[in-house]
Amino acid sequence: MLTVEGLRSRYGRIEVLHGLDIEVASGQIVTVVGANGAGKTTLLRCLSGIQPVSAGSIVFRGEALTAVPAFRRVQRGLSQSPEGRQIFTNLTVEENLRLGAYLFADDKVDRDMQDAFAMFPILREKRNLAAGGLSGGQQQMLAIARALMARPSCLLLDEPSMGLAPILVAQIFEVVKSLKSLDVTVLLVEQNAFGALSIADRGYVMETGRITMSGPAAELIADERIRAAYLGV
Ligand SMILES: Nc1ncnc2c1ncn2[C@@H]1O[C@H](COP(=O)(O)OP(=O)(O)OP(=O)(O)O)[C@@H](O)[C@H]1O
Repeated sequence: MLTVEGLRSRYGRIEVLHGLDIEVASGQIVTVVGANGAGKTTLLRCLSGIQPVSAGSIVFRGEALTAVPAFRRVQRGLSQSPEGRQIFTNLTVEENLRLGAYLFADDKVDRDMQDAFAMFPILREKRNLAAGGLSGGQQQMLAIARALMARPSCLLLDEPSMGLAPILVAQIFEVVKSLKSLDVTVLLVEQNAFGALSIADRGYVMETGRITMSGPAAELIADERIRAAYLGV
């Protein structure tokens, strides 16, 4: 579904992605794990089209994306739930969801909203309240639900577990896992390597802008080097 080859990106004169190769197969959850500052957010921003790529290629569903503007990538089925959630705090929950569906003016938007509420019942309860009043976990659910309103075939998730209490982290990872049943392919970037690898099919380890290991998630989670460096065991 998504093939990244030799991807390089820089901030000014400083290159932070040094030639990444990543493959995301249809129907899978693929995770890129790595420490703070490894380049995970920059990778997702390159995929979404909001960060310039200096070399390499991004092919999504058979189409080269590198020169395609960000809004067209959303139209083609690539949608991102950004780092820090970036919800509109002074808009209501429902208004935030409708913004996620800005590409569509059809009757299906209301149905999609009902699907989102079925997935996250707390959002239905709070639909008319300002999103800024939601807890951190609820805001994360809203960010994921809003990204789903764009009807993606591939969802890019940036650190959905960030800043959440352990019980909510577990809930969020369950939600991500359940996206498979909706036929949504997921590329998940996470510092929480254990949580992400536990629900993923395939994983990549990113260190200072390079992929240093990759393989089936179950193999990575059992690897001694990864256990020592990222899983604290
Ligand atoms: N706007 C920017 N200008 C300059 N350097 C930046 C900018 N954004 C990120 N960087 C640098 O690029 C590198 C990769 O950052 P990035 O945010 O992609 O990493 P990350 O793995 O997502 O980390 P985090 O979990 O903290 O977001 C870091 O060294 C960071 O300091």
